[in-house]
Amino acid sequence: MSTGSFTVSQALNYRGGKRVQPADGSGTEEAYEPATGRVIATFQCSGEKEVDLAVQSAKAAFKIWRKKSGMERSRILLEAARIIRERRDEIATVETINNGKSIFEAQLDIDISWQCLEYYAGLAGSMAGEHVQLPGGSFGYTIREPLGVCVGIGAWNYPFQIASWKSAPALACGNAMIFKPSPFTPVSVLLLAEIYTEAGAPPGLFNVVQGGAATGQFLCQHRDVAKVSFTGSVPTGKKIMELSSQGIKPVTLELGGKSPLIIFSDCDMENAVKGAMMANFLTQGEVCCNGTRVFVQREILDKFTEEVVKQTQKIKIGDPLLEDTRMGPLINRPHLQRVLGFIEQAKKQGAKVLCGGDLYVPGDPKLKDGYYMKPCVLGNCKDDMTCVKEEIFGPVMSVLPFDTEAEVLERANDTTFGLAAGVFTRDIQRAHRVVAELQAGVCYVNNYNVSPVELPFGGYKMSGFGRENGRVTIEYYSQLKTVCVEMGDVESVF
Ligand SMILES: NC(=O)c1ccc[n+]([C@@H]2O[C@H](COP(=O)([O-])OP(=O)(O)OC[C@H]3O[C@@H](n4cnc5c(N)ncnc54)[C@H](O)[C@@H]3O)[C@@H](O)[C@H]2O)c1
Ligand SMILES: C[N+](C)(C)CCCC=O
Repeated sequence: MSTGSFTVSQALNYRGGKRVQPADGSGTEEAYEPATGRVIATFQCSGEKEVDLAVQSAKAAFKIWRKKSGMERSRILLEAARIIRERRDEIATVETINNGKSIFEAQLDIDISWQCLEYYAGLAGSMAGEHVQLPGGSFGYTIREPLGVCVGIGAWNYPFQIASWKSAPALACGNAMIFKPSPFTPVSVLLLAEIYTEAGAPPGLFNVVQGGAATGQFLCQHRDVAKVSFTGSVPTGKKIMELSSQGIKPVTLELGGKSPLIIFSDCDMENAVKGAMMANFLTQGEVCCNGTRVFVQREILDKFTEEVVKQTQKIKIGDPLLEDTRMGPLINRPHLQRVLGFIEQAKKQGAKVLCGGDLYVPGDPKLKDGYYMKPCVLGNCKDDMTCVKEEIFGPVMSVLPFDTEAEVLERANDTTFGLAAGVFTRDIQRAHRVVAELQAGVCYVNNYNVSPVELPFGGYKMSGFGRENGRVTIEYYSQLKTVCVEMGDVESVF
């Protein structure tokens, strides 16, 4: 597959173990190849009837799946992980074509995805309750049980990885899942659905419905849906929480951020610059946990800024399927315009563009209608500027000087978000002191945006609640049943 040649002709819904056209629908959507601006797929948004059919299919599979032992579920997840690993390059290629991220990054995303399945396969066999001795030989025990049919709703920036992060723990715990990807990136999750079936999952265990807000609402409101796990923006997260509250459904919310990255003057400069690049420019800056507020201690401000600008200017932008490309196009034209709008506003508010921030037109004529821009570093930033306060979700780094540890902590925490934070310093005590004060669900010391699946990921404050990855996520996809056993006679109060 090469840029400009891929189109999808198969159905994009998945139900009962196969691709299907939706039974009903409301409106048609087009999915694009951001590198060229070409339409690669046209599909119908699933209506209430199709959502119900997907739920019924998942319910039927759940009846079989919940009876399987953890080890049996583990084997199927391991087989799915093996297939993903084997088909890594093909899946990454589809991801790159539909999302625009470089193939280099997409391959890493797919690696994190199969690792996630392997990790939860490892935990599936060891899920257990506890036994508690009570007086007189009586006893109690707890059983960790699945919730039922879980819904996953995803954002467009990590389509395959988000579906894996949600489905792996859900299935490991014995649930079935219906996944709705973003209408911008409907394609790659179908490969995951087919892989689960190939690995031996019962038909209906992992279904896919396509659509936007209306389809998502049908899912959240369905009476047979037990849980909703959502990744997306804060405004949509609020709606999902509201809808789910009607059915007292537990929700996991992985929302946006405006994370701080704090660079102290005693840092290893080369690593700090690399860290700032990792914190801002992966996936064209369209990353929820990006450290976009880069606080730099004043003594090293000039040296750091000079180096970070030099490295940013070296980023190779272009055809995302080429091995040496490190930045592809943004997701779509309206989003590109929105990001450029933030930069215009930043200039008006007094920020200085130190590099990039304008459109990029690649030399290759087939890329002329793609959504490219040059990654941007903004200097002369102040805490009250829009570019420093709001999530831009594009390749825009704001550099802010600071003097003292106490001051930077106050400023770093002065946000309604709390997804991630980072600190670069050689002083181990300072690193832990600072981390202890940061109001963020994920804190990085001397690195940024790495994501080992063994570690929980999720936010504080308006960045959401619940976690993905790590052992703790088992608790978000299961419930505890307590069984109290009397070994003597009933001592009645009456
Ligand atoms: N914390 C995380 O792990 C994480 C990861 C990736 C992206 N994000 C966040 O996602 C945002 C970007 O993604 P986006 O633009 O796709 O977000 P979005 O909120 O617009 O959409 C996310 C998903 O919700 C669906 N949706 C929209 N309205 C809905 C409704 N009323 N009911 C049910 N579903 C609805 C969309 O179709 C899509 O599938 C950013 O804010 C980013 O920070 C967070
Ligand atoms: C893999 N990363 C870079 C940690 C991103 C996680 C998902 C956020 O958008």
